[in-house]
Amino acid sequence: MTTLSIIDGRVLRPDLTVTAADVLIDQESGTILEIAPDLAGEADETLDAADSLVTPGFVNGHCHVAMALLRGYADDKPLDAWLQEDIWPAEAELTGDDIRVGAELGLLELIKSGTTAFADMYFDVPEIAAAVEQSGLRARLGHGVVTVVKDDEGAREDARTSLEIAREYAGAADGRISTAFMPHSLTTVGSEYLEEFVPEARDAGVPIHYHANETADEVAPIVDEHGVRPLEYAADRGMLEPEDFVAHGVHVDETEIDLLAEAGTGVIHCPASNMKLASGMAPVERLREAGVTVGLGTDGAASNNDLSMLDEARDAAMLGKLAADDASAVPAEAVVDMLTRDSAAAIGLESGRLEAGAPADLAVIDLEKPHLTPRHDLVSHLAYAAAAADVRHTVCDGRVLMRDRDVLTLDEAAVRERALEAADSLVARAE
Ligand SMILES: CSC[C@H]1O[C@@H](n2cnc3c(O)ncnc32)[C@H](O)[C@@H]1O
Ligand SMILES: [Zn+2]
Repeated sequence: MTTLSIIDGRVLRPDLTVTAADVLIDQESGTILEIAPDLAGEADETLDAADSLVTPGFVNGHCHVAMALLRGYADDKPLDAWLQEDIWPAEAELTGDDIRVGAELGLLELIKSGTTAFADMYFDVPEIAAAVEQSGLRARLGHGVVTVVKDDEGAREDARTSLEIAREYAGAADGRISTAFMPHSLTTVGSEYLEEFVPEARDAGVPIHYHANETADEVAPIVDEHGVRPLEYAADRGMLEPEDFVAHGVHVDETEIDLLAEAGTGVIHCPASNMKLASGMAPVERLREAGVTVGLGTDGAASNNDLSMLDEARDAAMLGKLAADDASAVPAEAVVDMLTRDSAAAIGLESGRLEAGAPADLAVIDLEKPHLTPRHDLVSHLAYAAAAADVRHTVCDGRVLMRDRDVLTLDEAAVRERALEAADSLVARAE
């Protein structure tokens, strides 16, 4: 057994207390062996966490990581215009190499901001899976299905690809990759395809992930055409099971909140994307009160425009208060749970908690910063004050991915250079 010890830090426990302790990790199984003082002497490798907070790695519950290549390409439009006028035409020009380098760029940003696991919907999943394997991160990946712009043959092929990818990549990268069947949304995939392919996803034993109730414009057509709210429509098609998770859930009514709570389906709240596209304010406090598991996601870098989960946490707290018209809504403790174990639970992962037996996925935050001084409450600092640049080390599955801000699994300078070239060439082709 080879072991790693994170030494001399302050460790954030699952009950959100903070204790001075070392974290001893079995690198072969990728799990935490023990959290206690003075474990340095027992380890093969150590990572210094003096004056630092050792926190569970952040879990990004909804992302399109390769869209890092489209960061800043199209801003200041609402969802539908943004997708139709700018993003989808540019995505039509993406090559496999573009998606690989876009994914590597996004993964670098995830590692540098303390994220250790994420869920991702995109095209060319084999390229994304290869980048994830190299990065050392954990991910639930899926091919996003859109049928509305395709003929019947193309639509079926797209849905079949999503199922095949979900079957083929489950357990890849030494078990760090899991998968899902991912219809893009309830309005961009025809009901006949949901009815045909959702049962196949169930037979394959993979969860289902989709955008739902993101904008008011997305709710109205389902109510008009089917006479029910979108999540009732989804439940009628077997798409609201405990292992499933939806992105956004902004425009959900009380009936839908109850449906989500009864079903045990998770919601991934994406506050920055919802604010930037002016999609609306999700009723996060209501969802949590009703017992829905609410995780956090960045969405893609083209609608955010970064992939920092610490930014997302702060946005979730601020927007949650505004939405509830209540300063006590979505408090720091709730946000830290959403950032870590609730996101993990929503996307079906065991990570998000630091305790013996848990996956060794963690981030070490440097507290020696003016904006993290004084230290009345470290949970408050995580929710409101800490930033991506404060992350010193990132560890996933027991492996050090970043040490003292140096990413060890990807060549940061080379990825940035390739990404700059690929992005320029993509934009030239798209215009
Ligand atoms: C079919 S792969 C995923 C697809 O989703 C697009 N996308 C990115 N952000 C959003 C969003 O907020 N709502 C809906 N769709 C989004 C992305 O550009 C890909 O085309
Ligand atoms: Zn999305």
